[in-house]
Amino acid sequence: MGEAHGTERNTGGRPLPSYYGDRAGPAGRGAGQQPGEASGAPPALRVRGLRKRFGEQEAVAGIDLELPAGHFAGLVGPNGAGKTTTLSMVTGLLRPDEGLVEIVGRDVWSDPVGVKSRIGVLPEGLRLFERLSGRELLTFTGRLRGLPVRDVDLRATQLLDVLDLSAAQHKLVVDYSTGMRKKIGLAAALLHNPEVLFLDEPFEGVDPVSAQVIRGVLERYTATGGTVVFSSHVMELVESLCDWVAVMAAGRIVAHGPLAEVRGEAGTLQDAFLSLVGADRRSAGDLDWLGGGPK
Ligand SMILES: Nc1ncnc2c1ncn2[C@@H]1O[C@H](COP(=O)(O)OP(=O)(O)OP(=O)(O)O)[C@@H](O)[C@H]1O
Repeated sequence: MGEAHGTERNTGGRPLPSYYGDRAGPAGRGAGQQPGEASGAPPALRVRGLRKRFGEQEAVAGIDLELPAGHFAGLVGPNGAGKTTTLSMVTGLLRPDEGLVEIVGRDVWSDPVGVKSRIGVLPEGLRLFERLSGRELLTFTGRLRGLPVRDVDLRATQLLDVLDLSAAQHKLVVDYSTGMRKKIGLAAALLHNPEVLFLDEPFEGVDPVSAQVIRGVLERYTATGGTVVFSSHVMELVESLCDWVAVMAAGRIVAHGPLAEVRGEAGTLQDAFLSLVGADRRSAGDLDWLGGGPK
């Protein structure tokens, strides 16, 4: 394995952002350019006609998406809308019935190795190697990614520090709390400095302090040219973090684009979302037996 300290392509990543120390800044971005919108650069994500059926259930019903690089993108939708199924297909974890997925110009299904070296994934459920310590998990992940030991050690130390996991680095992952698991999973997803990061519900079950830490790391990552795509139900969070949003309902993309466009005339993303998915017309129904008072 070659000496790769300070380089990036052989590890499949982009130049490291400044919080990694003395590394180069944003990838391919000139003065005045929007993040990742370098001329001629392929989109971070391109999806055409993506479809997945589970028996009678059409989980993803033929979706098209195009996300320019360098954006902080939120994928939102009600329970069962198809977000996890979409993210699983986009990241090469679940084979689509139909459709095309390209990440930074590479086809996920015909070039899986090329794509997987350029993406980081925090999947739903987050199965981790429970009997490793947090640091061992990062070392193992980094070596699997082909990073030199020295880089793995340095990056693991920095990520553990930034994510406030240094004190727990020698604890087994099985003994980590939900928030700690999300953070170590995020560290593992970031270790090889991917170009695009896909996160399924990264803030679910995470306390406000850890959420703030995760948020800070992701903001730094996008500020230096990285692209984040994450799913969430929390509209305030999406509205405060994202500059680009896709709204899914019943397996379809019902709106996508810059946050301001998707929000439109609605006061908040929450209002726009409820209207887009038809939830503003739903009420609590006939639950007149529910509540306190005389029985
Ligand atoms: N492996 C599976 N087998 C059968 N049906 C599935 C499977 N995975 C997902 N589905 C169905 O596909 C639909 C979309 O599910 P998916 O998990 O993608 O939605 P989601 O938007 O991520 O939901 P949530 O916000 O509740 O996590 C649901 O109706 C779900 O029941």
